[in-house]
Amino acid sequence: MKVILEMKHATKKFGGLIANEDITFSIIEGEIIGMVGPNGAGKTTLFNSISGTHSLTSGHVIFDGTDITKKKPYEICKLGIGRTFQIPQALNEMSVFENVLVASLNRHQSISAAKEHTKKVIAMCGLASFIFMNAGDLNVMQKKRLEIARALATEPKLLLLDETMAGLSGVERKEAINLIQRIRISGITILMIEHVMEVVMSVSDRVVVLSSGKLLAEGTPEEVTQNQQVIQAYLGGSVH
Ligand SMILES: Nc1ncnc2c1ncn2[C@@H]1O[C@H](COP(=O)(O)OP(=O)(O)OP(=O)(O)O)[C@@H](O)[C@H]1O
Repeated sequence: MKVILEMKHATKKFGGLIANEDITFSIIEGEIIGMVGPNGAGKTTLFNSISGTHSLTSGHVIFDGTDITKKKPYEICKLGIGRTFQIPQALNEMSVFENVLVASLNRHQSISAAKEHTKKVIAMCGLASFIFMNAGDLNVMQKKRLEIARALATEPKLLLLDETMAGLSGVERKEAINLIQRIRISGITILMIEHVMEVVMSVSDRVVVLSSGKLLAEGTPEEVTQNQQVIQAYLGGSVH
């Protein structure tokens, strides 16, 4: 078993506010890890520290054996971490194909190789029928898929998914879960922030729970749902 990501005593402060405090956990290659916690718990802040949007106040992020704590987002992307954003960040005036191609060019120097790769990623994400549509004209589900496609096009070893299920219907969620499982089968490790508990519990190998900036618990979905601290601090009652 190879550790692909290690958070070591990760602390992030914004002035007097401690958004992440002394967070330590590891992710094993091939896992799907669910990250849960109430609004403001510090989940997105942790994603931002991993992907280089900002750097930690103290502590370390080790990815695939390299200390990436102080690296820039484009360097972290090159090393193999892709991410999506809670609010899709696509270039609305460009087509689905162009959006994914831009991301693919991060990895491929030749345009023809980048185009080939773009087509594969678009097909994998179920967007083939919308390939020439402008990103701004897609519906919520398609925008979420495009967000994932743009991250996948950079050929990550680790994919960070930020609330992929938000705003999706039950049927759309099932399709999104399907896509996440296909991504894992293709060999990519996944860390996902998710508020929809049934999704977290059904797809995650392990779950990490944040509360008020701290790591409250980690374990299998069964373990965390039986953890009294989690039930009280996060859910205020039953998890089921
Ligand atoms: N750039 C920033 N400057 C100042 N405070 C910030 C910044 N980013 C986040 N925070 C604060 O840090 C805390 C953690 O926020 P964060 O967005 O990480 O939580 P979250 O768990 O992702 O919440 P949600 O589920 O609502 O997205 C919050 O109190 C937030 O207001």
